[in-house]
Amino acid sequence: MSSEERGPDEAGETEDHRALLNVRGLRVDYGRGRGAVRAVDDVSLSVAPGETVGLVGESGSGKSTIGRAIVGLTPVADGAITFDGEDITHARGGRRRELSASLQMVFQDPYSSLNPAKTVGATLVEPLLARREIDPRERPALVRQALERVGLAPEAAGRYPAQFSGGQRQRIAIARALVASPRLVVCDEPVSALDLSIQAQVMNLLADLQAELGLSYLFIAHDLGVVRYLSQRIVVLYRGQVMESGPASLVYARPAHPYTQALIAAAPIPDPKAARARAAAAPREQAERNLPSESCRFASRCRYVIDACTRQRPPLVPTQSGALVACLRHDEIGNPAATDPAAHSQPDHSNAAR
Ligand SMILES: Nc1ncnc2c1ncn2[C@@H]1O[C@H](COP(=O)(O)OP(=O)(O)OP(=O)(O)O)[C@@H](O)[C@H]1O
Repeated sequence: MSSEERGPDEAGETEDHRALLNVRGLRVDYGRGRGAVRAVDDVSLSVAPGETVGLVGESGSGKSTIGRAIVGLTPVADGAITFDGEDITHARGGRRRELSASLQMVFQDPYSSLNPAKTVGATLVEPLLARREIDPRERPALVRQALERVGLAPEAAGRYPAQFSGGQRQRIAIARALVASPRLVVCDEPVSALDLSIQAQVMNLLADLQAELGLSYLFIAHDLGVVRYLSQRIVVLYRGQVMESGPASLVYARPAHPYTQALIAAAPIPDPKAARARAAAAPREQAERNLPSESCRFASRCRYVIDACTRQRPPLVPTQSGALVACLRHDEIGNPAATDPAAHSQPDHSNAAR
């Protein structure tokens, strides 16, 4: 039984005791006082062994912050992160280093994520240092094996990142993530900085490695199209909050939240009428910033907005079809045809939302 089937708690999703990763009520702030930004606000999600969960949302919605909090690169203000039954929310020092063998992240930009002063071999050895049970004499063979797994020659170990193309560098970053046999990899838009022609190759590589090694992925992307085929479940994020989550096929075929519908409409659609509808749905960030904090964050961009949306934060509730959605009107909205992008244009409701 999936966490969606069991019904949500107040944070939107019940803790799944079989999950490898459980994130509950996560809050992350940047800065302090009046200038503080709450980048992640009460987010819950889980990833089961061998599962891929897609985390989607537009730029600034908090996706990378969630990924960085999970691998310990960003401090957590509130909530809990459990990995393989252990609370790792505030793990630091030696324990965090040990965890880094099992819990890895692949970053968006392979140009900045690899140390240019280190050989590829030296970079790949680093995660192995966290696995104290591995004999140091075995390390060169494990580095060679990781390089071969990602389609690179073992001789790459003696070269520097600058001697490789962008696609090859991302393969090196993936090899670094895999060399110490992790159980979960946070993939933060791992193909979006690459040429289109290379993107499919790297996506296929990630899928093959998952099947071969039984990995779990939290796969971060801007749009649903990228994660649709790779993910079993999808979590849709908007301005630090979960708007919808559920099985990937369901979220894509029957999006219950107006924001998910808009995201699907924004995916590349080879139809000139759809492109015009998209242009009409330009974001109104300024209006959103004026909303009271206890409101639906999407209210100022929503074509279905009512007064109540501006007075309370909609709780995540189960839909009839088995997803979770944070929308007061999801029952009425039902399923505006995901195939009719013109239905997703968003007229100006910025006044109504204030
Ligand atoms: N180091 C930081 N200091 C201050 N604010 C930050 C910092 N990093 C991110 N933010 C803010 O936190 C919010 C979430 O950012 P985050 O990078 O997690 O979003 P994202 O969904 O991953 O965006 P993108 O797709 O562009 O990477 C944004 O408002 C961003 O400006």
